[in-house]
Amino acid sequence: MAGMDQSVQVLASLLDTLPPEFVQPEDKQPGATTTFSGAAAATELPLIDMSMWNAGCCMAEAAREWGIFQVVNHGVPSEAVAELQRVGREFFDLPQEEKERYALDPASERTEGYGSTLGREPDDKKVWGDFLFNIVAPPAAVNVEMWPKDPHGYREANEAYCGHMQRLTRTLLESLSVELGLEQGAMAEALGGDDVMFLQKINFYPPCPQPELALGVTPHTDLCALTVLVPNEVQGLQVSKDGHWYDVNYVHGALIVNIGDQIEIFSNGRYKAALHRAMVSKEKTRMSWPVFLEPPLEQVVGPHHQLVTDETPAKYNANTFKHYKYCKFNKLPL
Ligand SMILES: O=C(O)CCC(=O)C(=O)O
Ligand SMILES: [Fe+2]
Repeated sequence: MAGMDQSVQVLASLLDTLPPEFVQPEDKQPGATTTFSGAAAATELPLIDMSMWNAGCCMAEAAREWGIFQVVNHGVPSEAVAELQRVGREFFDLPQEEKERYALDPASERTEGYGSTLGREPDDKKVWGDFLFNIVAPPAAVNVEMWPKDPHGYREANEAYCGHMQRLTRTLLESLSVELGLEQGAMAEALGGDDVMFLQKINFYPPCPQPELALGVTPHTDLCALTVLVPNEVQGLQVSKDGHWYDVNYVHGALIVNIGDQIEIFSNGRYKAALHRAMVSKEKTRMSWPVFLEPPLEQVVGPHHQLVTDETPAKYNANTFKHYKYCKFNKLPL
């Protein structure tokens, strides 16, 4: 078994005040920095009905303005979502030793497994959450030994949900391509075609004694191409736009789509990666299930040649995804 720092889940069960290493600096504390919460945010954030004739155009507009939007009538059956959530909840309910059989090995290059987010810098604050990461597709990239054997049906539920994600993301990428004036398949192909990776993450944020001072995930853009996320019923996701933090008020039955770095790069900045963070709750466990769509490590992603013109010169360098990832983690220039 790989060693693991204490999980936040265990810590949360032992404490009734927030330890100082979890207290975010004031300019990051959600209590002090949220501008648009509740109804004020709900009227602003894009909600897109995928059965509407103009859904593609609305998505592209949302991707340009916000980098994040919710979709309804997306064709993913609610049973598949419920089953994904059930097995995820049951995994986190397992005894600690059982979960740690899948502990992420910090010494390995692998991103798969169970763990807590470690700060990279010595003075980085800790975040109030644990996670489980699994590669679900393509089949050649799957590491079966990293799949929880308990609860029963874990792998099946994740694979079934992934099938729906493959269909949904194909539609999303096609619309986003067409709205850039490109061939329908241009974006999918640039991201690796059939070799594109699907990573399923579960975030588990236990009740937090002082949620206004802590974060479950600190502000970031996703380094992947596209993320499709479903949360449980506890609100907490926020997005930054024009210097303000907005609650992403989850709409029941919707899926949350956010643009990651690779689509921002491919589109030469026409679509923007959403800067987002996650808050935690005092009384309730919040969970979320993002699926990250990533190019294979050796895939080179850069601005599409048709989007680089005299008026819009290339804003980004082309890089292999592997190099991009390395530089982003190590805060190196790209
Ligand atoms: O929990 C959430 O809503 C967001 C999680 C997130 O941003 C991530 O895992 O990258
Ligand atoms: Fe994220």
